[in-house]
Amino acid sequence: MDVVTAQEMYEWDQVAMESTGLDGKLLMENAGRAVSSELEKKLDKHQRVMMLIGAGNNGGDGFVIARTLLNRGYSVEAWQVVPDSKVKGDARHHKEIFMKTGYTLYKLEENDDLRESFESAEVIIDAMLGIGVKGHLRGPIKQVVELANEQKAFRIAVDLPTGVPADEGIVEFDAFKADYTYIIAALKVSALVEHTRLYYGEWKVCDIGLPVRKLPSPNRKVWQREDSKRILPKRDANSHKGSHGKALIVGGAAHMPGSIAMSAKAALRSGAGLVTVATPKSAVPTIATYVQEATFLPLAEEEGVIKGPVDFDVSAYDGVAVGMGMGRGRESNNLVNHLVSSVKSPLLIDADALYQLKNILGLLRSRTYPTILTPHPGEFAHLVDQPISAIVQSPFSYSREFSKKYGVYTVLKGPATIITAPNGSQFVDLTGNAGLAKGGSGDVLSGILLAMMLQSGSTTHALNSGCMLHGLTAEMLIEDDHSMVDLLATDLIEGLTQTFRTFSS
Ligand SMILES: NC(=O)C1=CN([C@@H]2O[C@H](COP(=O)(O)OP(=O)(O)OC[C@H]3O[C@@H](n4cnc5c(N)ncnc54)[C@H](OP(=O)(O)O)[C@@H]3O)[C@@H](O)[C@H]2O)[C@@H](O)CC1
Ligand SMILES: [K+]
Repeated sequence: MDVVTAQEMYEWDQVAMESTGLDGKLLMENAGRAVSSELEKKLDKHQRVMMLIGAGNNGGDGFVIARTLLNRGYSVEAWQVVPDSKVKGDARHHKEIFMKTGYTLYKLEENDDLRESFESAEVIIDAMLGIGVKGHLRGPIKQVVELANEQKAFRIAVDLPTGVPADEGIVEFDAFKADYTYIIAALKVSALVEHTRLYYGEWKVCDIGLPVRKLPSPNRKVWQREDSKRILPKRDANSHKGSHGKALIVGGAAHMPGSIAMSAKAALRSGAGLVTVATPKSAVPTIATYVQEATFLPLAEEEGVIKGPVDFDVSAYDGVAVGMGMGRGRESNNLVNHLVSSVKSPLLIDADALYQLKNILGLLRSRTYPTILTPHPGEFAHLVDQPISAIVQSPFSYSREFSKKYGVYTVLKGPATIITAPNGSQFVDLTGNAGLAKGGSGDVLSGILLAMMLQSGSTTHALNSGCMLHGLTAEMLIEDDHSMVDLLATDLIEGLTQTFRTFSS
């Protein structure tokens, strides 16, 4: 499923018209029909529906939807909330069809019963503005949106809620608050960004017949469940523990043994053949009790944290992860430097190691094997010297720019996790739930990602599938035995069993 900006959507529109001759009026009819078919699944014929129609093409979709629903016997009151003179182009064409069909169009400029209609409406459908919104709401639409937001009715938006920008990075806006949004043709970036996604409510993308083979790729996609199912590692009957990769996990501290222990266990649960944990000597006994299957590389330490010679041999490993529970002290600086320079296999850098990485970012470009960074917005903000709010508001641009600049994979964690490859292509993982917002779930994710990389020829696939396994496990546990409040990172590790069973069946 592609994710587009407003400009990319307009380009698609243009390509459709120029390469196949599909014209705007037909696309509008398709869009309106597609949304109407979805609405039929949601609405009862006796429900009072109020349709709010604007001047641009979003309004044009509104005319098609109003006509289609009225044709099919639904109880729809269509309101044009802008002056007649503003309705132009394809929207005007569909307005004329609506009028010639003999349906009544209520107009805000002639009639002030709008408030009364609002009060009796059970469903309000917003077809006022779509991707063409510019700046703060103005004119009558501003008041109509304020009124609509005050009603008890169920609110549905067409393409995107009026006032919400289609792109990331715009913070100042006022908008229709939808309970459900029927998105036209392709998911818009703002549906996945923290401060705008809440306005969409639940959503569904409606196909409008664009010529998919002709459309330029925005290089931004939602990773789908089928994608993971297709590429999850299959076990050969003749395989042995060495066939599934040897992993090294570096980190931990005497006072924080849990993080690295969970990463190691999650890696084993996710199919890693052999896992070695490199950690301060005094932390080994505690970690070994929890992960009996791991082997250990005890490291020199001072007061429970890694300190001293760090030039241990990393050549025997097929993948390395560093950072979990390591602490942010400067003494681990050399360690991160050593790994970045000497690991000749995929290297995943997480948590505390990300803080050490900041001073040596320039070294990343010289690595010839994949480097994967797995920051949450706070860690990423620190890496790129920006406030967290800037990252959260424009996660796609910041992570794309960063990945391309340093030649790394960035897994920017959040409710919508964005996975960016060094060439800038992006995937979004939408699985998971708020139960994951707890200490340890990132450590589990790192372990899963490391294991997936050992077993896959493609880093992009490994990272996307790993994020999805993690998220689906949280979803499955909430459905079955847990709540979002009690879910623990260790539950996720145990839950992986069920997720793998489901995926491999
Ligand atoms: N892409 C596709 O494949 C297809 C797209 N389709 C649909 O087209 C939609 C995009 O249509 P669009 O380009 O006409 O823009 P749209 O969102 O209707 O807004 C333009 C109007 O808004 C007004 N306006 C702007 N800002 C404002 C503000 N702050 N406050 C108040 N008013 C404001 C602006 O007024 P003006 O600035 O001109 O005075 C103008 O009248 C898209 O979202 C989808 O629904 C489908 O039909 C089929 C195929
Ligand atoms: K809308």
